[in-house]
Amino acid sequence: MIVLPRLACASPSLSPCSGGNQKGCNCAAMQQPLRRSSSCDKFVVVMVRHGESEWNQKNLFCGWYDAQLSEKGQKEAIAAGKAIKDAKMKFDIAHTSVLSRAQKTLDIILKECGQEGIPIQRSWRLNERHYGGLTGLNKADTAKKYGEDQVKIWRRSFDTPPPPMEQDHQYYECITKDPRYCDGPKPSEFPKTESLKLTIERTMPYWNKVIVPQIREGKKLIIAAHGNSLRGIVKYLDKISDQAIMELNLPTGIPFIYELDASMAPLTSMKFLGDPETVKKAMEAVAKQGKAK
Ligand SMILES: O=C(O)[C@@H](COP(=O)(O)O)OP(=O)(O)O
Repeated sequence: MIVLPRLACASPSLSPCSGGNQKGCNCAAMQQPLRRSSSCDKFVVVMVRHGESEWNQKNLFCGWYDAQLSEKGQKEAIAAGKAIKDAKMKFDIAHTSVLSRAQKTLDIILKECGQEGIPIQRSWRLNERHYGGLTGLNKADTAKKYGEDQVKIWRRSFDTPPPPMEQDHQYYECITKDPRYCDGPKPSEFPKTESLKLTIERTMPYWNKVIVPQIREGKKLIIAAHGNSLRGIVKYLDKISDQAIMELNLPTGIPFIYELDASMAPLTSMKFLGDPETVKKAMEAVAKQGKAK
């Protein structure tokens, strides 16, 4: 996630999404660079789900498996970097998860917008939700076997986690023994599966203790993370109900902007740097990944 500097309390016309807190708003790209204003403070944070991964492309539940970006995902990251450059957004600090697909997306974006070299903070707390025993399974095949309704519950319900990843799971060793986790989570915190609720419980301490203080200092931030770790942050910021959050599907590789007031409440929510029709179609495509073929 990128946190931008303290920005102007822009006039409503600055944003095509005039009704801050609109749920599921996927309005058009912000065409104008944000400006400073003397009248009231506005803090801007940019977030982006990583570009398509090789496992997104194969339609596999990925979670904490360290899939790489696909070729299409790399192109999405380049386009995201160009959109940020065109919007003239500058960052002081970047945040990302410890997973390669988010880190690589961030690297490509920063290179493309000419901001390599800014400090990057990485945390497992921004990782994708842990998909438990579903990790590595094809989403459409799983829908065929267990039903689309059950797969929607596993993918999108607020508090029903998928079945846990047991020790004999194909990916148990490579995930739990991965040295990237030597600094955390603690063995007692290491997830075997996560619902969105559990994901929020480990992501929000990072938001509140690390990201919010930097925003308040006036740092401009960008956050490159994952479909569900970002859905958790969006749910929290916009106070989206447990029911309504089921319908939110974040597209890969399209940055979106939050404008926050001094109390960190959104003035503008999810303003995508992308053409609205493209964003809509990309969101629908993510929703469809859980349909049986
Ligand atoms: O773990 C995964 O399969 C996807 C999200 O999948 P859905 O919840 O959309 O099925 O995570 P990401 O590609 O954002 O890291």
